[in-house]
Amino acid sequence: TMLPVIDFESCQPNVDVSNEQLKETGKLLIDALSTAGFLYLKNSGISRKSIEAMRNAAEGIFAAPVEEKEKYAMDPKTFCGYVGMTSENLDPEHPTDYKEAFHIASVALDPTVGMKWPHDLSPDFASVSASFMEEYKALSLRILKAIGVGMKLKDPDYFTKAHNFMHKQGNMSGLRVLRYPPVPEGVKTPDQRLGEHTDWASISLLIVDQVGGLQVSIDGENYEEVQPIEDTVLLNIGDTMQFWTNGKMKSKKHRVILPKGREKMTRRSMGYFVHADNEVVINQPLVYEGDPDVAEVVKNPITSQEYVVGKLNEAHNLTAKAY
Ligand SMILES: O=C(O)CCC(=O)C(=O)O
Ligand SMILES: [Fe+2]
Repeated sequence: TMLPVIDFESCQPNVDVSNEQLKETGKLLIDALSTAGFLYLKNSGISRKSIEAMRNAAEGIFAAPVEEKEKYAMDPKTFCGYVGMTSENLDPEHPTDYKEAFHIASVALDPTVGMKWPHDLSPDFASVSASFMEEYKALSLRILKAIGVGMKLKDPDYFTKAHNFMHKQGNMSGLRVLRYPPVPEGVKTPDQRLGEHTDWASISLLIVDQVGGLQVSIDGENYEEVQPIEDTVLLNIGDTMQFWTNGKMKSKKHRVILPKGREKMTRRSMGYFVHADNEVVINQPLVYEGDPDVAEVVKNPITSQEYVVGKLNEAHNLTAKAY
């Protein structure tokens, strides 16, 4: 099965869009995200030029010697920084995900917090990522608006309002650039470059290169290859949107495998993860047109921050255990 391709041209962040248009595109998104859970967005408005600039800026970091990169190791309080492959990763008995990453969370762009940017490794990384993330943020808010309108929420801006603090303290949205290097001679090949998981976000936007290896499980059992399509952005929903929609929209498991015969190819991807503001209750049922005004009171509210930090810590500990 081929994932749906949806044209976002009429809803691009820099154009005025009518409510009718938002509703029409929103319905297409909702339909795809309720079935496949993943789709290709074309004419997203994110240019090839800014993607290349971001890739090049990230490459400056990845190309540096490991001890230089480790100076920017992920700060466990802000979750910003370099996530490396340690030598223990090479243990043939315990092959872990063979990849490295650099995380830029929202706080990095908040002048009151900020982060330790790797200016010496990649001089324009900070400025390029800041503008790249602004583009992603604008696109994300349009997607959330279209979904809100398409779903006939009583307040069509419910989702956008729930993401009011993006790129500020109080929100955990962020960009993660990933590099999956070739597997060196003599190293027992891990069969997964990135282990099976669902995303935790409300929505995720992913840009992959032409190497391939991303797989999604639509039926929860079998995995299907997600073929890269040039000039598209992959859109999927995460657990937060699944919670909100009470399972109508599906947060699908996915993973990255090492494509056979392509072990010597470096794979690059970039994911932008859109999280609701820290204090937003993600298991709060949505209120639709025609529903009573009073929202249901949830017994065990889960906030976005609680959920995401829990997952991040879990992932961190699991990795630590594997070492
Ligand atoms: O690298 C990819 O294509 C997938 C990345 C991913 O699923 C993630 O970072 O959550
Ligand atoms: Fe993912």
